[in-house]
Amino acid sequence: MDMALKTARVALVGNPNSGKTALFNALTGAHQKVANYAGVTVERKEGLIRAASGRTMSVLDLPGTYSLRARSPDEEVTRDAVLGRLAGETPPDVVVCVADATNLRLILRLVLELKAVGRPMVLALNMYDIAQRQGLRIDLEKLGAELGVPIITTVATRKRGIDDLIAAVETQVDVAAASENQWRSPDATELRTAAREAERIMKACVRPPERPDTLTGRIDSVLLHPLGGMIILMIILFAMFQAVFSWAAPLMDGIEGIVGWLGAGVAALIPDGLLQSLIVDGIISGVGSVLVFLPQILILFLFIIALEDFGYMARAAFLMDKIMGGAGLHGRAFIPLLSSFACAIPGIMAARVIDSKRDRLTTILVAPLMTCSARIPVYTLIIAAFIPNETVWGFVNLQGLVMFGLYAAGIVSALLVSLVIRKVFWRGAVEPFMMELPTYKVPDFKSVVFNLWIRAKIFVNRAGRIILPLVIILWVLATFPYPPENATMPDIDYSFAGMIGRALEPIFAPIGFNWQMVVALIPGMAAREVAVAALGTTYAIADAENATGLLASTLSSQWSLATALSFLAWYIFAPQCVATLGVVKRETNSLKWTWIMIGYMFGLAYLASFVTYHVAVALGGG
Ligand SMILES: Nc1nc2c(ncn2[C@@H]2O[C@H](COP(=O)(O)OP(=O)(O)OP(=O)(O)O)[C@@H](O)[C@H]2O)c(=O)[nH]1
Ligand SMILES: [Mg+2]
Repeated sequence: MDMALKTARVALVGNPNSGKTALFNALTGAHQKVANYAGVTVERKEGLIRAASGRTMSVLDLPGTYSLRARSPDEEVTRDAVLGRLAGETPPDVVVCVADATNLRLILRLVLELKAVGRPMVLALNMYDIAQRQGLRIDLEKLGAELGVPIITTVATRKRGIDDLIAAVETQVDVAAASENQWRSPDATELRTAAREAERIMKACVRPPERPDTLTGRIDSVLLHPLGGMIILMIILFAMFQAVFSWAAPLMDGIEGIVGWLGAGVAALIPDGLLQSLIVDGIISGVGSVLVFLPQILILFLFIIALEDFGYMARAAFLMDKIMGGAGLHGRAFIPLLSSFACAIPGIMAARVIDSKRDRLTTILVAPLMTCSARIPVYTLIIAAFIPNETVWGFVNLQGLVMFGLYAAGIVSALLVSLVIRKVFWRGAVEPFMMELPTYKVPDFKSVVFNLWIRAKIFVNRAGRIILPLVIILWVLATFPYPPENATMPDIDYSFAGMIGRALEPIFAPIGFNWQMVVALIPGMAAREVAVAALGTTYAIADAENATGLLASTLSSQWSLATALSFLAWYIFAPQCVATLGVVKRETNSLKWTWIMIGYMFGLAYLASFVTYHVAVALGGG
């Protein structure tokens, strides 16, 4: 190995959705998110590779852009990285311009702009498999000569052309005479000249496809139909929630069985006493009660990941644009809001694709209203306990229907809140929708399975890192101090947890919460699903005979229907996630807006629970 070779810094730059991240993953073995719509990457990510020559390269994945004239925060990241304006960073040694080979027109303008920056460059013609399938003819030699850069064809998802690309980058590293940066924001005349030049090169080097992609057009004529498309969108969402309930049941029973078996086994091994109580009632029952929901989360993500890969999500955004625009949301808010179904944190970060400050802030403020996956355990637990598992209207699973309703409630309230934000804080027209519709692709089986695996790991990791410690703390609070000799109530009533719960109970009594729920909500502030584990712990300890028994059946005997519905309503709105609040603070750079969000969400949670509870009681659900 030659230690004299200096580490080369390589930046991947290109239009959105051209496969930069797929290429980054292929090069470095990383697992950054790849999906078939624009605006997936919003941050710079760095990875290291070792070339065959022994040289180390640091590769930079960047957000997609059409021009260095950055408009939104994610595009600014790319501009600054390319120009070496980021603090403590020099410009990259080599710029790899990643092109969607089937869509060269726009990338040519970017290539011309990048050339003015003066860094050595390689053009990667990615998605070359699709270009070949379409019979698109690109004169590579001529194109290379016109642009004056080496060209490599790649298929990032199949790891094809990767070694050639690395080799080509290496030949450029030592092109010492990287010329001075001559880039500055172009004016209108220069833009027109560049566009004409790109058009000329396009004509000279690319012959249109023999088999143009008519499939995308044909599918779009159905899926984007103003009425038909909307109906199909509803059917897809509806089927998704039906599947979440009907497919998950056997898997959940399996996990529940394992948890019960484990608890009984451990209880038999360890003598009665504190240690047994900690492990069985505290840890196994608490963590197990959350892990049971893994199948549902994975089924939901199976749908989302497959639809993303297929290219449907951008169409859904297109369909929703009228409705979102009517509510004062920017068209590009769709993807951030969609990401928030997994977790509000990536969703809030994805709002960086929105260039207008106000539109971005509105999106950030409503993103936590979308139903994140941490709510699924809570929703499912309450639904399983209180909503009968029946079929209504002949084919609709009632539990799935309620789940659909809860998701819809999240979406509708996000729309209403953004409407209010528009009316109260700022007025003005919403920008028109401008999102490229990607071509449809058959979802890649391996990548779908892999993405599911990542989701499963995140969920189980949370159970270990966040839920386990909180459950142990809660067990301590619920166990000590011991009850007095002549105790008449369950032990937990005399514990610290009991005292805290009772002290706070008056605040929550008007919305129908008992003190056990209040206790569960406290660790639930850190992460929503911990409330399920906490309920498991408080009720397991309160009811020793039924230690590892089914939490759902315990709840259905302890809570009224009105209380259960009120709890669901609370969970639609309450801002119970410390990590999200931290990200809001960071992304808005404003404590004021973070507090406004906390305030409005708690306010709505209390109001919604109050109304739900009293209406349900009035209707006989008390
Ligand atoms: N058929 C085929 N699909 C590809 C190839 N490279 C990427 N894709 C797919 O193209 C889509 C976009 O890939 P990404 O890597 O997310 O694109 P990106 O350039 O990082 O996009 P942004 O981060 O939004 O700018 C995904 O669905 C990939 O699976 C390729 O060479 N061939
Ligand atoms: Mg990307």
